[in-house]
Amino acid sequence: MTIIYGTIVHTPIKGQLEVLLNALLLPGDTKVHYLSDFQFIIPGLIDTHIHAPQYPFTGTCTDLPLTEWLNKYTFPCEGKFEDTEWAKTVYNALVRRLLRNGTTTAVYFASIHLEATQILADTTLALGQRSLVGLVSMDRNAPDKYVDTTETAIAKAEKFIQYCLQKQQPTRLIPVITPRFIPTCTIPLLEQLGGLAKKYNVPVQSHISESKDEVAFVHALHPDVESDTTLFDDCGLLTNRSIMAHGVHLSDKDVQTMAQRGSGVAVCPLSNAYFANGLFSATRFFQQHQLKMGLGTDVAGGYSPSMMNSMRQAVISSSFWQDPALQVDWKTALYMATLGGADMIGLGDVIGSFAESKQLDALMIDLRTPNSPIDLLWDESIELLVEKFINVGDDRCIIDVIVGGKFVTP
Ligand SMILES: Nc1nc2[nH]cnc2c(=O)[nH]1
Repeated sequence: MTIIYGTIVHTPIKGQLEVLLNALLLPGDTKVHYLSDFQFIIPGLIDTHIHAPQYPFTGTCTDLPLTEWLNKYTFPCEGKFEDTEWAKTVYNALVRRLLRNGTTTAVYFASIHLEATQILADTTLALGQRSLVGLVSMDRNAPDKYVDTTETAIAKAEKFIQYCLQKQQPTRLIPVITPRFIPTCTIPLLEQLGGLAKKYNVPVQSHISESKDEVAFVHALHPDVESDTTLFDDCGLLTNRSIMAHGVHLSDKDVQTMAQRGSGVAVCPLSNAYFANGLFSATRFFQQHQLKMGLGTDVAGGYSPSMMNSMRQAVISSSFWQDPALQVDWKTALYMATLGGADMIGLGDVIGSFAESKQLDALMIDLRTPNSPIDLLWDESIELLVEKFINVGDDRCIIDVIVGGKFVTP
């Protein structure tokens, strides 16, 4: 058996995977695939930023700048999740699709609705996906039908945290404090959410310095505030459990502050291409500040619910940096989609790589599965097999999905 980078297991000898899995599986799990020369396992993929109620319009509506896109498409679509039957239909389809694509852990933004957000949490538990779920908080700059008062936003955020905590699944279902972004939250709301994050010791997520229109909006609302980072920090929302999406317009000083607090960035290369007016300097911020980072799909600002696409886009978009030292290669992209993401979301001791002390979240890959998009293999070295899978494979090559040692293949 060969182990590369501590994350990829390739065993060309039939039966070895069975030994490996049987050592880690819970009693009762008997379904095991043998590995042949073109099969290997990698850790489950972690989507660190996805908007569950935006799934219905994925693949459309990316023709407007961020703030116009929110008003025209996003808020009306999210508003429909008052209807709990609709929430069940959409969330069931989404969680199955993500598992099919190899996403064993997802960090979700839901909507402002308590019941629908509880349905999302229940759906992930029922289908076996690990999740961090946030009820979205906003008390201004959103349509009258889709906004809370400060009081109702806080009451719902707290109720949702308690709902998740009483399930007592600390590595399976984690509630997340979720101020949507600074323009839709008053300072009292941000401060009280910071208080809840501290009271319950739960993670925080939001959008930070995403696009030029967002940065301008924040400046118009808070002319005396230096940046999103300063304001989040002042409100107690930059902690060692904060997952901030995008960050394309963070300054070096902002990144330094985030790194000092132990906060991380969910890098979403596909949606950044549409909204962000720039590129995230992943390699530079990692090298200079050891900033924590994961990858996200940002459905529906990103058109694909597949982390394989996010990995590809991370590589492709970084090639626009002239300096090769700033580019992201496929190994770095895979790291960000697995162990990097796990560290950022506070589950680095639990998932993200294969280690005896960790739980087994894994994808079993077969490049020669029927209907595989891969016809020819040039070389059989494990590095080339994995690179090929990341660049041209798709969900047909993922023959099994394992979370916590149990098969959850949809
Ligand atoms: N990409 C993205 N950015 C946001 N900023 C505030 N809300 C959103 C959202 O739904 N998607």
